[in-house]
Amino acid sequence: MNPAFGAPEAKALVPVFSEAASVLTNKWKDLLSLSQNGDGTEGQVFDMTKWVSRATLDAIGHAGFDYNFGAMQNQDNRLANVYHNLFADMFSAPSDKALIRGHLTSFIPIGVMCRLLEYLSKSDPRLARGRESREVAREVASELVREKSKVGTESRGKDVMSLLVKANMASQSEKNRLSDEELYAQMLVMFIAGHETTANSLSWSLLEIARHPEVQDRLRKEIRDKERQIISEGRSASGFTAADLDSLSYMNAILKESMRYHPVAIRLPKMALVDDCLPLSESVKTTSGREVNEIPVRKGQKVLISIAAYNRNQEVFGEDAHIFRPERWLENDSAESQKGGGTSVGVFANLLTFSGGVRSCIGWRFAVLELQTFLVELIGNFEFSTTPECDKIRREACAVMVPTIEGEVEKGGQCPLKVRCVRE
Ligand code: HEM
Repeated sequence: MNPAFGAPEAKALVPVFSEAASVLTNKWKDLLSLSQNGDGTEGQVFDMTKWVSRATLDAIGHAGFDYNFGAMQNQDNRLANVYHNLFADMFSAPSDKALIRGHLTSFIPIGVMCRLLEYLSKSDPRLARGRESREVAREVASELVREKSKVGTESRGKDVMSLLVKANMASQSEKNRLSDEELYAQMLVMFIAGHETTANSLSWSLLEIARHPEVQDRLRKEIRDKERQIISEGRSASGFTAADLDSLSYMNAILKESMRYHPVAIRLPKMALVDDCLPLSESVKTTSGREVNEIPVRKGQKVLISIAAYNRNQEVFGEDAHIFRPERWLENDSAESQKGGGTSVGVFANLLTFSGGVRSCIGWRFAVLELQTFLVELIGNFEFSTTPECDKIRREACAVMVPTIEGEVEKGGQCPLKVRCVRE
């Protein structure tokens, strides 16, 4: 998949993200203009998880597959419906039975486990939900692969899937070429790995921005200043390029802080392929008084890396690691500036959010550009403030970390914010 995820490929997608974000803006403006005073400044409560999920599904549709899911226009969109709240419905607040089953499945060979889950999904509503979403996504995936293969190596599509199909068809070696089944599987991975992760990251960012009005005001001022600069260069104010987005230092500080504070992938399960030792950054004393500098792991042993814990590590991010404070990224002794000197673990901002090393998230540039584009569009057009429910928002770890409301976890992701058109 690498040919489709480089920096130039991701940057070329900014206009696509921008278009998806502006569809959301227009939809909200239409709804807000229906309220009493008609100029949209009175505001309405919108559930971020619902709106953002649809808007980012359209974004990944266009950028990932050159496909119009029409999730924003069409409330009955099948794929948008099966994907909405998927992780929360399948994995939140698991029953004791589900916990035991989840534990037992790790001892069963994968082939047997798949058949077993298939059988259980006939009676278990959570598993049935997973099966339904897989079937709908597979239908869409096969249609897309068929279309893209027809165009073949002549394709000029800049979307990830067109680049992948093209690179696959151009491969000289038959052995290295992916089968259609493998191409569908890649598409499903992209849906799963790229959609709810980005959507929930955006919901968490908007929640923190709403909770911190001073942060929001400073960000909007930075956006306005940039728009003025862009206009003075004879460009359209809505045409932010990747370079423009990167130059917004406060917005990027907010994004890093939000991805640090609320990493949507909370942990990384890994398995040792060989007997090895994990070095410790600081030695620890065992109960018998022995000093230990490394932990031995056996071949086949599972290791769970906690992204959420690392991102709040006070030794890396300071005493106030449990406080949302974007300014930390603009200070000289910020965590990021420790790169090279202190720790340097992740592909993005010295965070573990996208993991690190050769198996890190392949779509991280894609996600960052998408989040930057949506933030500029939404904060430029709307003011966000909290609702009484925001005090009850909790983090539900269900494959990705989803905002849910205390006592209403069964309703899935919810993040109700008051939204009004910017008064200027
Ligand atoms: C805020 C958004 C995102 C976050 C926080 C995130 C995080 C992660 C993490 C932690 C991993 C695991 C890496 C490892 O095992 O070491 C991963 C893998 C992956 N991500 Fe992302 N990701 C995001 C968005 C995306 C997007 C937008 C795409 C594609 C368009 C994507 C595609 C992938 C793929 C294909 C994998 C590898 C899956 C596998 O090999 O099992 N991700 N991501």
